Amino acid sequence: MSELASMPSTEPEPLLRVQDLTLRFGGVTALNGVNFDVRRGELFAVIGPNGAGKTSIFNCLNSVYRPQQGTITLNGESLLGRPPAAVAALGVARTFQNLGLFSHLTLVENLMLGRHHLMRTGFFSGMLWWGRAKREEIAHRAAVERIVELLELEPYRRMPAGLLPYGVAKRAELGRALAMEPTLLLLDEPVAGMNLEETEDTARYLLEVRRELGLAMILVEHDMSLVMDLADRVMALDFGVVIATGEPSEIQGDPKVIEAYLGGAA
Ligand SMILES: Nc1ncnc2c1ncn2[C@@H]1O[C@H](COP(=O)(O)OP(=O)(O)OP(=O)(O)O)[C@@H](O)[C@H]1O
Repeated sequence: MSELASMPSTEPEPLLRVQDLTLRFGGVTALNGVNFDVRRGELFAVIGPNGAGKTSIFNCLNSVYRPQQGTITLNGESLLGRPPAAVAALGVARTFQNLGLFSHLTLVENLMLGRHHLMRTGFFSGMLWWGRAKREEIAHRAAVERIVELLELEPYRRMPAGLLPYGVAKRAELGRALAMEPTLLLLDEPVAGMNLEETEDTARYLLEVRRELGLAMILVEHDMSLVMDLADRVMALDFGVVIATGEPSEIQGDPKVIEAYLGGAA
């Protein structure tokens, strides 16, 4: 091995690496050779006009769609071909544009469900090993309470999710995803349908979550001011192709990005 090849790289290994991702539906190419990396602790935004391929990226990342081509690795492990539950167990959580909460369960119960894959004691072993099951339950409840506190959800703990005000329900949805203890959180339009005050609150909570938990996030969002305020880096897509990746200030002034949006509005 040459001396150069054996030298350690100065660039740390990214948390997520996506290479040459291509996804087709019949004659429609939703993603065409998409490449990007997400670093540990990074807030990475994906933008683009309607139909650009943003949701398709999320659906490939959590194995809902199977791309025809490309690789996706998290911490060096391939995510491709694993069932969605296995991808979640490896640390990828997602919030949904339309809420993914169970409306008849309380907020705390919804968050407990988010931890299901972390629970080792099943129902029967729980009966046999009552002491261990009890200790596990207490530990899970404590973890959920930390999230309730972080997101200032205390007043709504026992309320059925279906009765939560919209902005609070969106925050509870974020809490459910955080309860999974992800290393990578996929945020699908977290401020869709929110007024200005709720949007500003959400931005504050997302920054708080990042500071407290240090996890990486991918944000898909149409609200450009939120994206430009929060993201470390932004990737712009158009017709399934990456047209620019860079810091928010670079992306805002990029002629190809401006053209993609103006073209869509025309
Ligand atoms: N299940 C599917 N079957 C067929 N075509 C699909 C499917 N999912 C996505 N597409 C197509 O793939 C392309 C990318 O769609 P995608 O939903 O990923 O875009 P998007 O950027 O998330 O759009 P929006 O901002 O409107 O949510 C579109 O042309 C869409 O019609």
